[in-house]
Amino acid sequence: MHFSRSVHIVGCHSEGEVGDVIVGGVLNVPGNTMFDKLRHFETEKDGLRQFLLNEPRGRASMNVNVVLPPCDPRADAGFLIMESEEYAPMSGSNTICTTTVLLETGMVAMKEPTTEVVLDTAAGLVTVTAECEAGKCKSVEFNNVPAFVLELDYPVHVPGLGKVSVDIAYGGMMYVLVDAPSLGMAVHNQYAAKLVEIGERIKRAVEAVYTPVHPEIPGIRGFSVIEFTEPPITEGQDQTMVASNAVVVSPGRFDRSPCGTGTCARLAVMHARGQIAEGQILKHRSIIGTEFISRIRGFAKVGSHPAVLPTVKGRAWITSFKQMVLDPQDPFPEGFRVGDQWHIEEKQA
Ligand SMILES: O=C(O)[C@H]1NCC[C@@H]1O
Repeated sequence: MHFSRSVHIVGCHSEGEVGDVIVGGVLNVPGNTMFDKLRHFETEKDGLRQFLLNEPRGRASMNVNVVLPPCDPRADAGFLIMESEEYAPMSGSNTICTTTVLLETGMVAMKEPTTEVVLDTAAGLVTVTAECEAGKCKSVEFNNVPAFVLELDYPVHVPGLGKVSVDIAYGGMMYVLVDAPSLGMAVHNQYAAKLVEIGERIKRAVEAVYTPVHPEIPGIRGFSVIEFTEPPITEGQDQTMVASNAVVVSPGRFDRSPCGTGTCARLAVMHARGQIAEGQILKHRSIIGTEFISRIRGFAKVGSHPAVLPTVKGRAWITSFKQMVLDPQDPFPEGFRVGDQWHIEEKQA
């Protein structure tokens, strides 16, 4: 049997969020930087993303990463992140999945008790430290690119909601952040459907009046995601700071993990508000109760913006080894979406 595509994938999730990793069947693409390669996939090879993420092969709540040779010689590997609506420049849960797969399958040599890995991403170099024991990555901690705030308390008029106050920040993706209690809700499953619907509405209202642009990587512009937050509380004998959040990933579903880039954007906002100091731990909790452990490891400047250097730690588990194939007779080579799962907007319906 001849197949038009045959892609080798290691299935993985980080704290609940699926981040499958392509380890074979996809060739390198041209580009001097990983951002160039991202653009190449976007313009020339987007069929791969649609093939893997849309139904019937994919589903609304998943991501797929493609491992490629790095552009920066300091890196061990490069990778690009494919999400339902976009190629994310950087992603925390996907970094943790990709590192776990690289080390646990031997694509990058594992050293116990810790392995240092340098990953080339479209947002820049990310250094990673994995705690390893008996061939398993027990945790993966990554030093993310600088995160910074563009706006605090930005007022926006949202149809049906009135004036909503949002923060705007970059944590590897561009975020709109909204305090859930300010809308009379909490980051809780009982509000999930409503938060997702309202979240997409707020994001569109902000998009209509504000276009964020990364000052050093102008190709990174526009909003990816919206993050609902709850105020931090302290827990346990050591009074660790803990906060819940839920990130709405387009076209309308919650990140199952505590969202790594969302955590970094949150650290930048909390620091700008004087709510967190360098080195202080923030446990960021997801809608399913899983956690990333984060802190600010230092400071930087991005363009004219003061920035924090965020570090985030989480875990990932391999779930499968699979080969996705395309029968040339299959009527859905790039899959399809149905409005019951994919939050399809009226104009698209
Ligand atoms: O951890 C993150 O940064 C993300 N998880 C899925 C959506 C975001 O890329």
